[in-house]
Amino acid sequence: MSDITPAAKAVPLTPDICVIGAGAAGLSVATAAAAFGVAVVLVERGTMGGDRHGLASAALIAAGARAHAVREAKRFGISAGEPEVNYAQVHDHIHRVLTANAPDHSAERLTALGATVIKGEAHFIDRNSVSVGAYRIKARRFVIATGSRPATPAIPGLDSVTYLSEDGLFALTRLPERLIVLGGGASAVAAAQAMRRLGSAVTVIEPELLVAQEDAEAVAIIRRKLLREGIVLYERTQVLSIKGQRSSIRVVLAGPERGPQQTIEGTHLLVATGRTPEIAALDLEMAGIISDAGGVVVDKHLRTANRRVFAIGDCAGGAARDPDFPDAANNHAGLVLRNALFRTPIRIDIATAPRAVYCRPELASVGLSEAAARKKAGDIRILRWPFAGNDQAQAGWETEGFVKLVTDKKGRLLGATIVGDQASELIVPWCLALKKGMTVQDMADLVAPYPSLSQTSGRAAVSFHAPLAAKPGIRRLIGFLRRFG
Ligand SMILES: Cc1cc2nc3c(=O)[nH]c(=O)nc-3n(C[C@H](O)[C@H](O)[C@H](O)COP(=O)(O)OP(=O)(O)OC[C@H]3O[C@@H](n4cnc5c(N)ncnc54)[C@H](O)[C@@H]3O)c2cc1C
Ligand SMILES: NC(=O)c1ccc[n+]([C@@H]2O[C@H](COP(=O)([O-])OP(=O)(O)OC[C@H]3O[C@@H](n4cnc5c(N)ncnc54)[C@H](O)[C@@H]3O)[C@@H](O)[C@H]2O)c1
Repeated sequence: MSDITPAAKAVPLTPDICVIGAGAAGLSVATAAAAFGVAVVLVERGTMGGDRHGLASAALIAAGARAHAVREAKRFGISAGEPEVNYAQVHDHIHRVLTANAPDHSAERLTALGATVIKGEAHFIDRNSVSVGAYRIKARRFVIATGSRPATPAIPGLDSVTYLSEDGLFALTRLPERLIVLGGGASAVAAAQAMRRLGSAVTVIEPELLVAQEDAEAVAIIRRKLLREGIVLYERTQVLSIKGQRSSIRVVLAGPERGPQQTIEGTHLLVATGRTPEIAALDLEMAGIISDAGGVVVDKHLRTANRRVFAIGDCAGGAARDPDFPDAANNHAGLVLRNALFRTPIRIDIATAPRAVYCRPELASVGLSEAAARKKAGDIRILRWPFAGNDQAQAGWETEGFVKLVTDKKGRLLGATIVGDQASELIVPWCLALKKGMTVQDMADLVAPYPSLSQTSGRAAVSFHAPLAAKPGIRRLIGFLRRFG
């Protein structure tokens, strides 16, 4: 990364684009812009690559899945017994995965592409300029991509105990004996299941319901699975207070089904109660940029109140967030690039951004859930097909779950939810279908290999015509046509 030189103090840098934050979102913009020969300055105050929690989490989940596969092998007639977990090696596996592609995110690679990488904390000094240490950057466009950090809930006593955030979880080298997880969102549920599979006793506490924004029927399958694997779940349960010392943390709970108060005890506490945008250091008001608790306020074009400045990724709020479409940030970088490089008008399309919960079975969705569609679209149809009816799912003992489609009454796709093995892969064609405004008939016409889990999607689509099959007129027509051979 660049060092501060006296020359830098005197002369401002004047790139086309200045990207603040080198996480997933900021790196995508800076890398592609540099590759197209655009003058880019990328500012990062910490580690290149950002939090990379999605990847660390995937590595942890994969380790948990292996342990589980060993336990389940007996179903296939293979005896392997209880797996022996060396958690220090699980830690090493996670960190090997995190470093595997680190050169792709390095300052050296960006510099080789032609970008200027500056290490330091950026803040706005006026509508057109950012300061980083002794550097001043006056860019034609700024892209704020400063991400988020864990939100700490206001629970009496929390600050008196040592607890884990996601970072802390991925840094552990010994398996927690009894892990208490606060939060029942996507990251908490996946981490809880992985740790259980690796051998921890796990309790999850959630004030509402597990992954409440997703389809309730699909979440019911996940809930059942977590309970069957031995996770203790407290939903609709408030945490009143926390106390304890090292290796003995006591959490006082209250919930409708648990009586007025109950105390549970664990050796470790993971706080995964959501994230908050990381924007305090940016001095946004100096540039006339508006922000609120949801992040930097942007419009449908990802522009802030200052038209030179975009915000993308986890720090973007306003039109970039929609309660019916959480996790819409994935696509922001590509959109901003299109505008910055080719000046094409852009518009966030949160309706076609997929979402996924990476517990097993996975839950993936795109577009409207059934509940959101009933609110928004009124007259809808729901199509379902269970994995239990799929030969490939039977072959692999992965029969839990279903494909559920939401359409309008003419069969135009409004949303898809898949809970089951490889749901995060199976959702992809449905993203395309939604983006292209396709009908379920278009999808029913697709031929998938046999046997494949994808055939479940096809069966769900074809079921749109099930009511037709029962119509006496149609049955008579088929009977009539049969006479002609
Ligand atoms: C446990 C967990 C699991 C997850 N799993 C997934 C998943 O499976 N799939 C998925 O899509 N998402 C997942 N997410 C969400 C995903 O991690 C984030 O959406 C993604 O990292 C956001 O990227 P970003 O670039 O916006 O921010 P970040 O990756 O947080 O990057 C922001 C960067 O900006 C830097 N920065 C901040 N302020 C300044 C400043 N003033 N000056 C200079 N630099 C600054 C920071 O140091 C950081 O490097 C998960 C999140 C968690 C917590
Ligand atoms: N696959 C993915 O794309 C993926 C995976 C994980 C996370 N993410 C994203 O990362 C972000 C963070 O995810 P997350 O799961 O950490 O946050 P989240 O906001 O989705 O979930 C936080 C949960 O914590 C609960 N909670 C709040 N206060 C609490 C308290 N005092 N005690 C117990 N529980 C409490 C909330 O009710 C909520 O269910 C989200 O935007 C999420 O969508 C994405």
